[in-house]
Amino acid sequence: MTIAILGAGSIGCFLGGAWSAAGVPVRFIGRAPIGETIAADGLTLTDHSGWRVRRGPDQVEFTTNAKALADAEIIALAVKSNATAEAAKQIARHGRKGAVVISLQNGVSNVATLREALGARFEIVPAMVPFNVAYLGHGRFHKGVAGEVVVEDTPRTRALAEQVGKGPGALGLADDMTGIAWGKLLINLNNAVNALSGRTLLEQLRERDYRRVVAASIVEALDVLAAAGIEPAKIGPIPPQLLPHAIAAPNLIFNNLFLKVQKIDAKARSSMADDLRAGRPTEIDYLNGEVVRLAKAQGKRAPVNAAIVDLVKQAELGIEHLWSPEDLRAHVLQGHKVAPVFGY
Ligand SMILES: NC(=O)C1=CN([C@@H]2O[C@H](COP(=O)(O)OP(=O)(O)OC[C@H]3O[C@@H](n4cnc5c(N)ncnc54)[C@H](OP(=O)(O)O)[C@@H]3O)[C@@H](O)[C@H]2O)C=CC1
Ligand SMILES: CC(C)(CO)C(=O)C(=O)O
Repeated sequence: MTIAILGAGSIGCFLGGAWSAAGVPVRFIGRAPIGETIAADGLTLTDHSGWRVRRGPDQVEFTTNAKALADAEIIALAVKSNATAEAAKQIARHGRKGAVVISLQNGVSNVATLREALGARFEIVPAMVPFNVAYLGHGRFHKGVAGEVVVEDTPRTRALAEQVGKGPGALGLADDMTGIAWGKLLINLNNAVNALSGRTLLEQLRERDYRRVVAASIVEALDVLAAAGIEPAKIGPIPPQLLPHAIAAPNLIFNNLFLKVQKIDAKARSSMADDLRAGRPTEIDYLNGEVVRLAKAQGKRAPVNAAIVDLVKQAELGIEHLWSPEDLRAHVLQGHKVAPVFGY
């Protein structure tokens, strides 16, 4: 079973490297700079528990050419959501008929984009990555948060899960991928606040005012999801309905309970923070933007998420984006009608 990773960045290199270390043939398709670094330094994977694996340059098959998709039975897609349509064109052109395309991406619309572009020629399978991977330079990718990738349960993903075995590249199997994708999106509503804070995840999450903004964006999302009849799944230790309450809890409770249970690496940042810092477009339209879109479709408004989308778009344009906890709370939640009710 040959796997092609399309989009060899943080997630693609980490998972592809872990699968390759488990003995599955993996080919990486990505950009030249990362290919050159791997050709010089190889691929080193580490995680928060001390796990470490190294693939030497001669053990990593890396190319920038999408023709390498041709004989892959599994295509693991790990490009950002705004690159999905382009990647789908490459899969349509070079991919082998009947190949499985696994979307490892955040957001709730990538699978639909892939299905629309690729039709019945490929088997499109959703997956969800619950953990953070940071690129630390010199071909080293670090998984900074606990958790296991979940992929839709099909005969071929079951076979893949067996092949990749246990360890940080393990695949859990699930059926309710729509609920799982929305459950993950609720967690990802923190990405923008993390990016706007300019801080690490740990530093940002220790500040209650940042968490209040995240909590309010989740309350709004839950309201819109209920109106749309979508039930988000539980991702991590806290059920979706309790998430805002847990997140907005006083520092003493949140920092001593939640942050102690959920191991987060000291250096970890959200993938959106990485994008902003690198001057790349973010996935804001595919995260908070999805809440705004779904609200509109239900004849509702989502002012908290809309305000966050605006701030991230300004930051993408290079307008100052480092918001203190107090300023962000005042700016986003001012006049928000949910605020007094929930104490956010
Ligand atoms: N990083 C994380 O911790 C997590 C990320 N995710 C999700 O995983 C997905 C991938 O994120 P991440 O790994 O951080 O992204 P990265 O930007 O690190 O990696 C994607 C890589 O793919 C390259 N790329 C884009 N299009 C193509 C193409 N057609 N062919 C070859 N290479 C291409 C990009 O290059 P270029 O930039 O030049 O386009 C980039 O190098 C996102 O949806 C993200 O939200 C989910 C959980 C955690
Ligand atoms: C793992 C998590 C939730 C970390 O913020 C993430 O999905 C991301 O960075 O995109």
